[in-house]
Amino acid sequence: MSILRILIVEDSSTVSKILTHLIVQDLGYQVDVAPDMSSALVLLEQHQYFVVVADLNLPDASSGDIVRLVLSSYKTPCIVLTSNLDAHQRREILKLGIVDYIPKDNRYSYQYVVKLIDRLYRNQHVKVLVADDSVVSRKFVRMLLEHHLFQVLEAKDGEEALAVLEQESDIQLLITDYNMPKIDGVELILRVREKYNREDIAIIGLSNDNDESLSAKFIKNGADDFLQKPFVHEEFHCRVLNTLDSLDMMRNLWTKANRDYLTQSYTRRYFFSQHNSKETESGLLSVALLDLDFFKKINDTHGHDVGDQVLIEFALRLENAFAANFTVARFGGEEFVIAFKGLDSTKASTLVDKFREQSTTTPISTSAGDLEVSFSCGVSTRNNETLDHALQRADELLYQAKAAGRNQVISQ
Ligand SMILES: Nc1nc2c(ncn2[C@@H]2O[C@H](COP(=O)(O)OP(=O)(O)OP(=O)(O)O)[C@@H](O)[C@H]2O)c(=O)[nH]1
Repeated sequence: MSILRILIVEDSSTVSKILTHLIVQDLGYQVDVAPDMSSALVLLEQHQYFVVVADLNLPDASSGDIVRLVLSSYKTPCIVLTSNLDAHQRREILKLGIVDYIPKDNRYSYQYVVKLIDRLYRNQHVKVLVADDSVVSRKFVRMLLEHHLFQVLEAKDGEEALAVLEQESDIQLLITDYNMPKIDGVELILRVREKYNREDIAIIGLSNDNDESLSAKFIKNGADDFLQKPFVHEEFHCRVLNTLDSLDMMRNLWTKANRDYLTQSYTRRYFFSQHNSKETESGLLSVALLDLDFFKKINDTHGHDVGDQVLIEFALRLENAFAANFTVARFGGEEFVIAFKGLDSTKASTLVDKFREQSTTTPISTSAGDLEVSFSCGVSTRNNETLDHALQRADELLYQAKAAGRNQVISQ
């Protein structure tokens, strides 16, 4: 993958030096600097830029010329550096279709530029669904989102929005109007929240209705934020970015709680959250407890790092073999668990035994060379009892498998 290139057009060498340093250090992108319009033109002809960061006023051009040129002739997103602007100037430059403008009045401004460039890069993979029955409104929001490089999908009412969400499972943000035929915005949010948690999708409500309780109504029913129409571009972008930052944070937290740091397998906590609730405590379920054989010896002989490599590869093999249909989790140490929903212990143990044969005969490649690793396993079916009881039995069977010579699966 080629390194992204950023062009800074700025006559103050102090400003361009700070920005270059931050962009290279934090993002690792390549940065070119042009101190005036004419040198910017030469560079723009030579390279394809991901983003141009441009000063509004340059020594050899009228105010804003560089911005208009970058947007119209090079179709490149533009972040504008400015001195303080009055309200009229601010409105005029936002109308040009820039990503954002940043006043050069404090050191956080430069960090904000870097954050914005990083966000733009990530936005290219972020799908946003806009639900609004007004074509004009929908297109306007689409245009604003496209200035920030989002992938935009549209729905003309709540029903269509639900259908689009069904088809496109990776939509991260829903922006919905309130007054729409069939299902209004609040009803849409209620329906969405029945299925999607806050770490799955973020929601921003919009309305030009004068009802002052609407914003609270949206948020109480599951929206993350609300914007009164008409809104200024700037506020729209700030709220979208904040909402997506919160979504990222929530997703990170979720991953930390539910994915094991070393192997990326699900955690014990996730396993129980999926299979130990009142609703899931019925129906056929078998559990398999797998424990690597003589794992301590691998650590003692080759070191902890090699032990870690074995755990990572073993978890990956389990993931590839079972995760598409069953829940695989790291229970702790060198012990893993699989929940076979819908299978009795005979069927589940046949699957695990097939995996055991393949896995044992395929050495794990590590920095200490190829290592042959086996595991023992106990499989038990839950019978009108708690998951804990089934796990206890699986643990006893695992112990029997160890005592009987290891590298085997025992089920009951
Ligand atoms: N490298 C590494 N080792 C771990 C980790 N978690 C637990 N272990 C080690 O796993 C080993 C488990 O050892 P034992 O419980 O004695 O079991 P074993 O050597 O596999 O022997 P059997 O289970 O009886 O076949 C211990 O040495 C732990 O330190 C980990 O995250 N990384």
